[in-house]
Amino acid sequence: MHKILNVALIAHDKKKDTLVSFCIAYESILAKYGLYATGTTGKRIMAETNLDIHRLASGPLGGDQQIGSLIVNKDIDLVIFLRDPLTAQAHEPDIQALIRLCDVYSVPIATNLASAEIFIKALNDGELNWRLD
Ligand SMILES: O=C(CO)COP(=O)(O)O
Repeated sequence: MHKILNVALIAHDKKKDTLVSFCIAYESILAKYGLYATGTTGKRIMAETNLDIHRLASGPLGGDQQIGSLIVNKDIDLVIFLRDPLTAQAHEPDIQALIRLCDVYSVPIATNLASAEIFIKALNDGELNWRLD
């Protein structure tokens, strides 16, 4: 299908600092994978790391749906989506649709830092390499 695993990185505004810190901490691991992000998240990560990111539209402008489309095409192998559970989002239906597609296609999705740390270690240990066939 594809030669490297692809990771989607997304964070709501109040979680962007956390995701940037995560990307700095795990930069050497993340650098080995194809990276996709919603617009503002990708801009922040690229400004604060040396990671190369395929940036999509901003979440509220359809970026979550673009990630969803990549999932349907089997081009995303892991989603790290640090959601803000305490702030209403105008594009909540898009967020739910993205999470639903992860379930439809069995794509692992971490929605908080604790699970993101476990998943990135699993990725680095080759636990997701079965997705490469
Ligand atoms: O809103 C988002 C995800 O639902 C993230 O979008 P941005 O990365 O453009 O802020």
